[in-house]
Amino acid sequence: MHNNSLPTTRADMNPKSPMNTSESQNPLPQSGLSPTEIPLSVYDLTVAYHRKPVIWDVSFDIPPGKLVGIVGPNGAGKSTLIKTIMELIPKASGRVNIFGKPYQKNRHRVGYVPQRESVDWDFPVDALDVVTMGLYREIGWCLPVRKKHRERALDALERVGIADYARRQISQLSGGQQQRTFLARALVQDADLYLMDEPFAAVDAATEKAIVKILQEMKQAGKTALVIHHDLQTVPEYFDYVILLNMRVIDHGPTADVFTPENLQKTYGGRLTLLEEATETMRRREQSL
Ligand SMILES: Nc1ncnc2c1ncn2[C@@H]1O[C@H](COP(=O)(O)OP(=O)(O)OP(=O)(O)O)[C@@H](O)[C@H]1O
Repeated sequence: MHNNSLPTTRADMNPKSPMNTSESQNPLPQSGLSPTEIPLSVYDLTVAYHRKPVIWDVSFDIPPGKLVGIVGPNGAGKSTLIKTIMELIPKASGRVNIFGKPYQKNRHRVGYVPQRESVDWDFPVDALDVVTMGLYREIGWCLPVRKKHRERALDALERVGIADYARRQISQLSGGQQQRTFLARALVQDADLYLMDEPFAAVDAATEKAIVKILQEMKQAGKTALVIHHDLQTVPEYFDYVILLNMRVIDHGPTADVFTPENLQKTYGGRLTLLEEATETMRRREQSL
């Protein structure tokens, strides 16, 4: 961790990044919800590695029961944001609330699907073991895992379509099967807010479809998911709400309002190919309505 090298206040850091000249953050929306109904609220969050800020003054809240995409270029701070929400990385300043309380008070309501690259796939466990780990908060680390727990874990593997691989070592699963295993682990937690770090990375079309179906089911069950996503073309189809991030929040809100060519230009700068593809997708979508 980087506790020792972190500044204690934002004034300690050099704010002369080009990103800091961007327009100020939108005020938090007046949603009329009580704080305990809001799955995630982030206030003035700044995070730094080795005194260098990578997230600056980020504020947003997300409404309940929505699929929320976090979109931004490589290095924009998306994974850092999710890890900071889960207190895996310390804040330089700011505040994060989960259903109106600090993470530690409501961590049982949060399910996490890590980035595939951050997992040690050589760890000697099988898919069922990984999913059962999602139940440890309920089971307790010292108590034996019972048949009913294994059955729940198996059900979750069934839901993501890989029950046949339950006893296979995770190192021997394909990338898509590994991704589905971690999705199943999040499912057994029966959380209310899911944080997912690129669940669609390097998966085939069938796995992508399976993940979208699970996300839709979660939403129908009133859950909220915050998902880091790179494929701009599918953003309008998959997500109700979008957070555009490039060190700062460029904009956030309902996809139809926020996912505009102008905002994408601000978020991605000169990466016009991506922008053109996204614009074309939006144009086609509008035509088909
Ligand atoms: N442990 C670390 N120590 C130092 N710098 C880091 C560390 N982790 C990330 N960074 C830097 O912080 C910035 C934000 O990284 P982060 O992984 O949050 O971005 P991201 O938006 O998730 O990127 P990507 O889309 O490439 O996954 C990058 O410049 C990255 O190099």
